Amino acid sequence: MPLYPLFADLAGREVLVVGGGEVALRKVEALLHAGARVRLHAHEVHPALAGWIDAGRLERLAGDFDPAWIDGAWLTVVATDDGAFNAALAAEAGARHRFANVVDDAALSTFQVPAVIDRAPLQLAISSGGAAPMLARRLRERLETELDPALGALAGLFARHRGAIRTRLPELGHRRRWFDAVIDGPVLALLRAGREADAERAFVAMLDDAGAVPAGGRASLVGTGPGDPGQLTLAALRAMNLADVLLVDGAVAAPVLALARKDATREAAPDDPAACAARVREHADAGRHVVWLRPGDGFREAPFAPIAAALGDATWPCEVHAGIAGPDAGRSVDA
Ligand SMILES: C[C@@]1(CC(=O)O)c2cc3[nH]c(cc4nc(cc5[nH]c(cc(n2)[C@H]1CCC(=O)O)[C@@](C)(CC(=O)O)[C@@H]5CCC(=O)O)C(CC(=O)O)=C4CCC(=O)O)c(CCC(=O)O)c3CC(=O)O
Ligand SMILES: NC(=O)C1=CN([C@@H]2O[C@H](COP(=O)(O)OP(=O)(O)OC[C@H]3O[C@@H](n4cnc5c(N)ncnc54)[C@H](O)[C@@H]3O)[C@@H](O)[C@H]2O)C=CC1
Repeated sequence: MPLYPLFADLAGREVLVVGGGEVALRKVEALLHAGARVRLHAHEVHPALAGWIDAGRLERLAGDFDPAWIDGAWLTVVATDDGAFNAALAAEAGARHRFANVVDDAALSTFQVPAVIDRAPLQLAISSGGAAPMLARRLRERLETELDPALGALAGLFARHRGAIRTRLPELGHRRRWFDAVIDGPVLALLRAGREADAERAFVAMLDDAGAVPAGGRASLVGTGPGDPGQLTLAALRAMNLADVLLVDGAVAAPVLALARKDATREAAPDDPAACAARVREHADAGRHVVWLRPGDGFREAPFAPIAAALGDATWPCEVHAGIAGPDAGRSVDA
């Protein structure tokens, strides 16, 4: 069963940590970073933890472990090196319907801690569900180098101007197109260059000029290739993720479809190509970005090629992204 991912608001909320070694230190650091009120119980504490306790950043609970401490906490982190004690604490937390992270046992944990890429307020969390924590860490390191450090500042701009954005762009479809234009525009490069004031000016200018974002009506006719997501073109992937409506041929492979925008409306494409074209027109005329997906190279074959050409005469833009032909592409060469 997959874990259910979530981001918890722990600001000002109590979290109990049991154990005071290297691992407890890492968990406490992340908890304090999220503003949690940490209470810690351990026989011995790591010098860094001792320093934080002295500085009043967390509280140390003395004496024998008291299961009632779990009742006051929203979450419990169990991080001793005593496996039997850890398991007993997990059972105590479970009996009290409190979530517990057991650092030496994924199966006993009712929550696990992911590897995190922090571009606050934007965060990426990676979990292997306990299968391979070190794989999660390696992926995190790889993504760290790929994700623009300025993404957090960009998310911050969207947050700061949230009210104005909603007022200027009350209609959801229009707002989404404006968001895409800003994300693809010059603001991120300015932030990356450390030019915050210029970035904010460019951002506000795009907001003032929100009416210039073209109406949404648009059609993309996309061939999704042989069915292996690795053989989807980048243009196809992009169109699938800008879609308001996905018009889906029944032969499009499920793993490919899984990569499309989650909140796009999905509609089964009618069998008759002319009926499909009529649906495309209806959606695009109504200002929606409709993406018609067919397997293989989709729109080259009769009778789809003339239909694609005919849609090209519409008032809204219509583009064709051919896919890789045939169910055979990508097969192994051992035959
Ligand atoms: C189930 C889970 C419970 C939990 O939440 O703690 C758990 C369990 C275990 N970890 C073990 C080992 C190590 N874990 C790390 C590091 C991290 N471990 C984290 C999470 C989780 N670890 C949860 C599952 C998350 C998932 O699967 O996605 C990360 C992502 C988050 C965090 O802890 O902050 C953080 C990386 C942060 C980052 O850098 O981004 C390193 C250090 C490293 O890799 O450098 C070592 C090697 C240490 C060494 O061996 O010296 C072992 C012993 C394995 C063995 O002995 O074989 C167990 C127990 C077991 O697997 O049975
Ligand atoms: N989840 C993870 O990311 C990782 C988990 N581990 C596992 O996590 C566990 C802890 O690792 P470390 O922090 O390196 O251990 P450590 O040996 O540095 O610290 C153990 C801590 O638990 C305390 N403790 C032990 N028994 C206790 C009890 N009955 N009551 C109160 N406190 C008690 C000790 O005083 C000490 O503070 C180990 O079992 C280790 O195998 C190890 C590496 C990574």
